[in-house]
Amino acid sequence: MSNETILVVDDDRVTLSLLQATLYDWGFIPLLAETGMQALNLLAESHIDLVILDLMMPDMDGMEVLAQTRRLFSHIPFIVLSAHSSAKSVVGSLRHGAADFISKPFNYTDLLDSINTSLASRHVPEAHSVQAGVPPPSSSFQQIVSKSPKMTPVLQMARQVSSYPQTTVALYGESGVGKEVLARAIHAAGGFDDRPFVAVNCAGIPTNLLESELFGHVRGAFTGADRDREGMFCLAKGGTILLDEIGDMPLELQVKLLRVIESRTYVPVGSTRHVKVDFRIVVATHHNLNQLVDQGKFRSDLFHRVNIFPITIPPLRERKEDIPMLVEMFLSRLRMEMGKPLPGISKRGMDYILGYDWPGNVRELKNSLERAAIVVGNEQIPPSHLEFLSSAHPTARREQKKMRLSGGNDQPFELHLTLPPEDFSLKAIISKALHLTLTRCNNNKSLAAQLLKTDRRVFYRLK
Ligand SMILES: Nc1ncnc2c1ncn2[C@@H]1O[C@H](COP(=O)(O)OP(=O)(O)OP(=O)(O)O)[C@@H](O)[C@H]1O
Repeated sequence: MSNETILVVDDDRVTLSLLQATLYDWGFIPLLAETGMQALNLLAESHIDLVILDLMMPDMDGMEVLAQTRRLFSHIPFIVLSAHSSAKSVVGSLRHGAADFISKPFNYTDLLDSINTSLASRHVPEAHSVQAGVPPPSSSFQQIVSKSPKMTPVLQMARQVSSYPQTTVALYGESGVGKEVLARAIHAAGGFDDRPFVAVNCAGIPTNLLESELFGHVRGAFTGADRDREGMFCLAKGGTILLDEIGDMPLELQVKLLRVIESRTYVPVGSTRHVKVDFRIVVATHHNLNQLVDQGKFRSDLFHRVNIFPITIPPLRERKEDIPMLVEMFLSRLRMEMGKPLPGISKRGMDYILGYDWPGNVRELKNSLERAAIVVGNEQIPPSHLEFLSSAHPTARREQKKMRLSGGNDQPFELHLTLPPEDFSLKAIISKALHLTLTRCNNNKSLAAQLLKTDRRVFYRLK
């Protein structure tokens, strides 16, 4: 495997699928974009070695994508692929810096030659250019796949705070939204890449062990403490400690954590020695800490200490634009890990995925795809392999019902009516609409009534 990543930009799904499978067979990692905008987002967020670009795009002319990309990512070679090989487009592409121009329909040997030549002659930048006030892109932030406008301020704030390791960061969001991923990105972007990142799940460790897990203990501190043991705070020295599920930390330990944050020192269990703290603290929780304070479950003084730089990651259902990119990223990883072609998700499969609410957020999406990737053959993943659809979760049931309601497909309803003028009436139009809906719903009157947003009794009078 060469492991080089090639972005294919084409609005034609058939070409995308063909190129995806072929590139995969040749040992490359394919990434796909159907629009110019998707391509620019992927270029900004992923490491890409080469781009294969169609010139005719629905939202943005391929030449414009080429021009914008050359300005921002001048080191990435482009191969232009087009059915419109006029002299003007060839010259225009080459003038905008394309490494090669191949006309459709193309010959696969020519394409492979062109890819190899372009990759061999590419210019690899020596260092990232740094714009004033903007931290250099970190590999970790590049791992965060997102194009949702709701994530833009989230990522921007995370980047900004990454340069200030003394500032405690509080990450809020439902389980599985990517709080740990963001904490790691902040850690790495702050130049801490080669330093320890220690994540402690405050909810997963029994209360009586948590203190010694965090602060460590000395020999004889309690029954069974037969030697000194370093805690997580010591392991995180010089790096970052992520206190995950901080809302579940027992109250007695919250006092001790407050002291750590205020005095930047801690005392191992059974010791009198004060150890100086030298790490970035990131806390994360799926709870609303304000509410926990009101309920007396979280100390308000600790809340004010940890809530200095709050960042809330929106749930996946509020940023569904991210789903196709996340799906492609997880499938690319699975392709590599499993050595399967995995040519993508079928159109109906993607409709189901986009219609579902994802209560388990990105983690649930990732797990569903992993299961689907195991059971699918060499075809695109159909809805039947998407495990979440058969789950007992009410949202899944709602989605299934919605799909059943639309007759299992998302085709638009069409109502054609041809009647002589003497029979044409409101009653005739209504009757036709009722018949059409019943047929679409396999004569299920309740479903048909829900679809028409009316009462099922309207069908009783129908002839
Ligand atoms: N934007 C993203 N891009 C790529 N992968 C992501 C993204 N967000 C989340 N993931 C993946 O989803 C999974 C869950 O992410 P993570 O553990 O960071 O969530 P979390 O909010 O910390 O969850 P919890 O509250 O349960 O600890 C991980 O496998 C992570 O790699």
